[in-house]
Amino acid sequence: MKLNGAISYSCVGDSKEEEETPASETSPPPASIVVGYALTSKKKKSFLKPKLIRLARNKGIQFVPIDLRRPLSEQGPFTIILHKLEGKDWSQVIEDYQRLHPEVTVVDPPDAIQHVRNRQTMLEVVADLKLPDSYGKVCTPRQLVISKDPTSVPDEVAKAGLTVPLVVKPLVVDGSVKAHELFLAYDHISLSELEAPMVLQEFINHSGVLFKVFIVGESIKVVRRFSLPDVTESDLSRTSGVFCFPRVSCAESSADDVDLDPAVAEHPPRPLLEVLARELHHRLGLQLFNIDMIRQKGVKDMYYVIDINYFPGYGKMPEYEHIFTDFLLNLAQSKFKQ
Ligand SMILES: Nc1ncnc2c1ncn2[C@@H]1O[C@H](COP(=O)(O)OP(=O)(O)OP(=O)(O)O)[C@@H](O)[C@H]1O
Ligand SMILES: O=P(O)(O)O[C@H]1[C@H](OP(=O)(O)O)[C@@H](OP(=O)(O)O)[C@@H](O)[C@@H](O)[C@@H]1OP(=O)(O)O
Ligand SMILES: [Mg+2]
Ligand SMILES: [Mg+2]
Repeated sequence: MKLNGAISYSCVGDSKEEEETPASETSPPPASIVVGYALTSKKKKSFLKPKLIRLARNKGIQFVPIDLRRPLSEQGPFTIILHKLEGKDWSQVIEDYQRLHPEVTVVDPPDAIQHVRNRQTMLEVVADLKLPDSYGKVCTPRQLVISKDPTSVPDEVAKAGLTVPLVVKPLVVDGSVKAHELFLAYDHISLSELEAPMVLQEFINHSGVLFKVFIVGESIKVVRRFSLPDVTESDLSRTSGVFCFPRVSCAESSADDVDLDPAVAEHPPRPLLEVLARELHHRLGLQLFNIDMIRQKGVKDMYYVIDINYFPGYGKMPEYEHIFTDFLLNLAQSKFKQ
């Protein structure tokens, strides 16, 4: 591929050697793509792994940390900026910078990211989609937002006709541990114990398996994770109250290499994922996100999107190094063409 008419690189997949040859034995091309990044130290550790850095370097991409204590405009020059940080201040910094430097590709725009930091707005986009259902139907669980006064919750839930069990999720996803503190509620009354603002979402039986659909621009990768087990009628009749549950579908819960019933293990159909990812990519205005999807038990080809995460844990996505470096090259190339 050619950039600035000066450097030519091989394509991803041409050779495995590009990542396996020690850097000292090759002379990588001078970096022509400078990627400034503003990430938490946790994200930096899980994403900017040595293999990614090495592969990027061999393709002329250099990652440079953004110094948050210095004005952004005094740093760089950058070709691309990658970021995932919390707070209005940071969003403002990025927006101001983008206005001043339209030549830099900021991945992704803060207002688009904001959309998926709220569990109501993130799923509204999915609910509004009118996808052809030739490969299955995609919808979202019925849910109710409780903004304040949890004492009125039992009434509101009854009025809305939501059925138990309900998954209770904090409304705002702000990167904190608390934003991932979820509960399963077996009755309406106990809901008044919980802290608003929150989302009450109908629990969908899905045979305990969840699909994480990772999106990087136009690329899609799916992994399988374990999830909450189904809730039976007899569980419902025997249980009451609300129960906090841990992060069930984290990376350690991979179900990729597990012997499962093929009907449960089978990934959602590729054409369905392609159209869903494409639509969300455009409607959300995001390039980097993942979708948590489940297949309803006992209903043929019925899929639910239950969560969308911005700049998720790509470090756990197979071949992410190749996919991500290709993505960056494409971004830089299309900017150059413009
Ligand atoms: N409506 C639902 N029906 C069935 N199971 C659900 C539902 N919502 C959530 N779950 C289960 O709870 C888990 C966590 O829910 P969710 O993905 O919304 O939380 P999160 O904290 O945003 O997770 P993440 O770490 O992916 O950001 C899911 O992986 C799934 O196992
Ligand atoms: O590292 P981060 O803080 O971005 O954590 C994100 C985490 O990635 P990690 O695996 O690198 O922890 C993601 O996991 P996967 O869905 O990809 O498995 C997901 O849980 C996001 O919701 C988290 O972002 P948050 O919602 O808290 O902003
Ligand atoms: Mg999730
Ligand atoms: Mg989430």
